[in-house]
Amino acid sequence: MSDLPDTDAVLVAGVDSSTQSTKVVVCDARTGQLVRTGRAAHPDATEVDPEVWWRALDTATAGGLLDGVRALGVAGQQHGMVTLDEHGHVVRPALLWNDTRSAPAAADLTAELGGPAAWADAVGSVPVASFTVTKLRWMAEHEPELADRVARVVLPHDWLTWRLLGGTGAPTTDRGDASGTGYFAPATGEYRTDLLARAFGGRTPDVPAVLDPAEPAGHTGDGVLVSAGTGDNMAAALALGAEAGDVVVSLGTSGTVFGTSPHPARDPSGLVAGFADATGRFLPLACTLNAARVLTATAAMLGVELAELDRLALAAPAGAEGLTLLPYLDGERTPNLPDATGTLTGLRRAAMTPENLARAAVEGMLCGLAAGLEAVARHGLEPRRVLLIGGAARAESVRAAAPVVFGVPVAVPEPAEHVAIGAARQAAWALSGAAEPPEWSARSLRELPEPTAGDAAEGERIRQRHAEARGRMHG
Ligand SMILES: Nc1ncnc2c1ncn2[C@@H]1O[C@H](COP(=O)(O)OP(=O)(O)O)[C@@H](O)[C@H]1O
Ligand SMILES: O=C(CO)[C@@H](O)[C@H](O)COP(=O)(O)O
Repeated sequence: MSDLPDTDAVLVAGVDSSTQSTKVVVCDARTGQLVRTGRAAHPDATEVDPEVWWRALDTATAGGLLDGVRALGVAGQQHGMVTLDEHGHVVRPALLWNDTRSAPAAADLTAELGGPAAWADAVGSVPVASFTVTKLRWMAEHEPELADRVARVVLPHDWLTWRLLGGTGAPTTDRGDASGTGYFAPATGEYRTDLLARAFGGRTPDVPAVLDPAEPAGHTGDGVLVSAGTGDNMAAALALGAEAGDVVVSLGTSGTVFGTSPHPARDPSGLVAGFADATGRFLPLACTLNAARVLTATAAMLGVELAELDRLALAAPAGAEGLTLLPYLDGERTPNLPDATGTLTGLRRAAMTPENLARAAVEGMLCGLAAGLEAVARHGLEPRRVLLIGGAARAESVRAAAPVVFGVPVAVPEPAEHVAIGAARQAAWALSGAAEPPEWSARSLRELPEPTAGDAAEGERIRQRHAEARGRMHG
C-alpha cells in the first residue's frame, strides 16, 4: 500500500455494531493482519437507546485497544431508525431492523405508491417492516408529538460515527447504508425526500450527507481519521472482496445472502433488496429474520448448550428423517410474513429424537437462505460458490449441512469478524487516499467437502419439504 506512510506499524480499527454485540478489530493497515480484538454484548431487544451502543463501544475498546490507531471505520446493523431533535438529542429509542411493528405501515406505503413495482423502481427495494421509511410512518401514526420533535433521522452507523466525531456538526452516511432506508435511490445516488415526507406525515427531517466510499467523515479530538462507515453487510462484502460467482451467506442474528454487482437490482417481488455496496457498486441482498438464534432457541428447547446441539445435529441423518422446522420464530421478512410463527412438521414416533430436532433446526435455518440464493440468482448474481460467514457458521453441523442444502460448493473464510474487518479496510482506504481499497493478504479459506450426487438429491428433497411447508403457511 504505497500511499500509506512508510513506517512499520500503521494501525486501523474497524467496528461492527450489530444486533447482538459490538466487535472491534485492530489491523495492520498495509496487510490487514489482525493485531487485537475487543467485544461487548448488546441487550436482546428490538428497540434500543443508541447510548447502549456507545457504551458497548467504550467497553469493547477498553484497556487501550485503540492505542496507536490512525483511522477507524464503523459498520452498523442496517435500517435502524435513530431520531434526533434540534439539539442532537435522541427523541425515542431506535427501532431496529428486526422490529416488526411497522408491518402495516409497510403495506400501506406500498399500496399508496401504486404497488411493489413502483417502490422497486423508485428505490430499488420494496419496503417491509425492516426499512427505516416504514418505521417513520409508524412513528408519525403512533407518536405524532414525538415525530414533531424530530429534526434529523440517521442510521445506527451514522449516529456512532457522528458521536466519535464529538456529536457536533451534521451527521454523514454512505450510499451502502443509505440504500436500506427506503428513501434513497441507489441507482442515482440521490435521496427521495418526497418518499420520506410521504411516510412521515409531511414532516421533512434532515438526512445525513452521503459520503463517497473513501471519503473521511472527519477526525476525532485525538486526530484519528474516521471513515464514512457503512452497513454491516456492505462491510462484510468489502472484507471478503468476493469474486464473480461467489455469493456470501451470513448467519448472524439475520441470515443474509448477497454479492457484489455492477448493476442495481430491482425486484418487484421484494425477495431481493437492491442495495448499494461500500465501493461504488451494488449489493443485491436477501435477508431472513431467523438465523443463528434458531439454533440458540432450539438448544434452549432441548435444554442443552450450543456445543451439544452441534453434536446432536451431526449425529442425525441429512433430512432429519422427515422432521421439518419452518423457523419463523421472530416472524419473517423473506418471505414477508411478519406475524408468522414457526412450525414443526413431519412428526413420526421413530423420528422424534433430539438429534433429528437439532438437525431440523440447522436445515430449517439454511433453507431460508437457500431460497434467498435462488432469488439473488434471478437478480444479477451467479452463485457458483457460497462463502459462509457469521456466528452460526462456526458450528460444524452447519458446515456439514450447508453444501447439502445449498447444492453448491461452500467455503468458510477465517477468521470470523468480517464486518469489523471490512470497516477497518474502509478506514485504511480513507487513510491512504488511494483510488482503490488496499490489497489485503488473502485470508485462509476452508473449502468444505463438495456436495455429492447423493447430497444433491437429498438437498433437493429437504428444500422441497420446506417449500411445501412455506406454501401451507401462505395458505
Ligand atoms: N459455535 C456456534 N454455533 C452456533 N451458533 C453460534 C456459534 N457461535 C456463535 N453463534 C451464534 O452467532 C450469533 C452471533 O453471530 P454474529 O454474526 O456475531 O451476529 P450479529 O452480527 O447479528 O450480532 C449468536 O446468536 C450466537 O449464538
Ligand atoms: O436488515 C438486515 C439486512 O437488510 C440485517 O442484516 C441487519 O443489517 C442486521 O444484521 P446482523 O446484526 O444480523 O448482522
